[in-house]
Amino acid sequence: MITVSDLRKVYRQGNNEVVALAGVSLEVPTGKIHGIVGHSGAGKSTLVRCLTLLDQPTSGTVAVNGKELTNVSASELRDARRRIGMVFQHANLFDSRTTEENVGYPLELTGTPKNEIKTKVAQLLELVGLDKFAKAYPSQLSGGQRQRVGIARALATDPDVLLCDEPTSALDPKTTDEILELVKELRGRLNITVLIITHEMHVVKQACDSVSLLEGGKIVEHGDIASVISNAKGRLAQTLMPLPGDAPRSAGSGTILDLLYTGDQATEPVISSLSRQFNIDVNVLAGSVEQLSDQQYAHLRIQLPAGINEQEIINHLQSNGIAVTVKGTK
Ligand SMILES: Nc1ncnc2c1ncn2[C@@H]1O[C@H](COP(=O)(O)OP(=O)(O)OP(=O)(O)O)[C@@H](O)[C@H]1O
Repeated sequence: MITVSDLRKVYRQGNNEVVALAGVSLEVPTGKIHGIVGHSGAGKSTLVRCLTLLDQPTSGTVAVNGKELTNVSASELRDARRRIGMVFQHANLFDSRTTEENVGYPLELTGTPKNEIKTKVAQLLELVGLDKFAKAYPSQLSGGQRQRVGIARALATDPDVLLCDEPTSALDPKTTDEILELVKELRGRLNITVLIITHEMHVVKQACDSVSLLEGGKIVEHGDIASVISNAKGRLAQTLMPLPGDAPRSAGSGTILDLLYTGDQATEPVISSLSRQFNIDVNVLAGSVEQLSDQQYAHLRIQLPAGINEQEIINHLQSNGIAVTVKGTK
């Protein structure tokens, strides 16, 4: 588990102060994958630097499995850093080292005996599916394979947390999905906690159990995927389950509603049962239905006929667990 409590980072520029992190609190249970998304300047890189202790937070704490990593002595800092393994956007491998030498590097730094390094590296390469590439140099590997090396290296010191900073931003869609599958498999096999910093909603949809939206150095929305999608007014719901950009906002007459729903309702005939129950024609203007982490989600824009008691229908939808937003009436 990783627990971040009221983390603040203030940079000084001459007489000015830049508040890069304005009190970030976060708890990710062991074995869960949490995504952190945010626009440029939101504070993502600062958060990464503070979590990996490359930068000292101005205040606040970071703890892994209850052990505080911040405010430790210089001698404890090296041990503290090992509890969080780091995966970078561009795997950041040494070009002059083979796969096995790259993966073994963190163990060399800790003075691990050579035979132990050999055994551990062989295990790690098998874990990430690269056992046949032990002697290859980075230039002989694909982008996805290089990222696998980066992941194996991050796991070399048996960290409790894997912190992935834009791990798939430099990869094509197929390789992205392969790397995300690997991360999901590893958290299951190693029971490791994973934090993924990303600007790609696809990554959140494919891999994350929960997500936080970072903005202006603060977490402005967070929750598990089902709960953020059910919050129809939230920005994460809109970005995770967007309607097409050209979805009509009006068509003929009658109230337009946006419906967001998860789970069983997404596969149930919500619209046809609405039509039957209230004896009305419902016009579907736009929609998307997706399967995320074994759960169905739907986002529909519908139009009700004019001259009916629409509040009764909205109440009915809401009582069935459907998040409803009134977009307008024509
Ligand atoms: N060393 C620094 N000195 C002064 N200000 C800084 C420093 N590092 C970051 N900042 C400021 O802190 C804020 C957050 O920056 P940060 O780089 O963490 O954002 P980010 O979300 O990672 O953005 P990007 O996605 O563009 O990398 C910005 O206003 C930035 O200008």
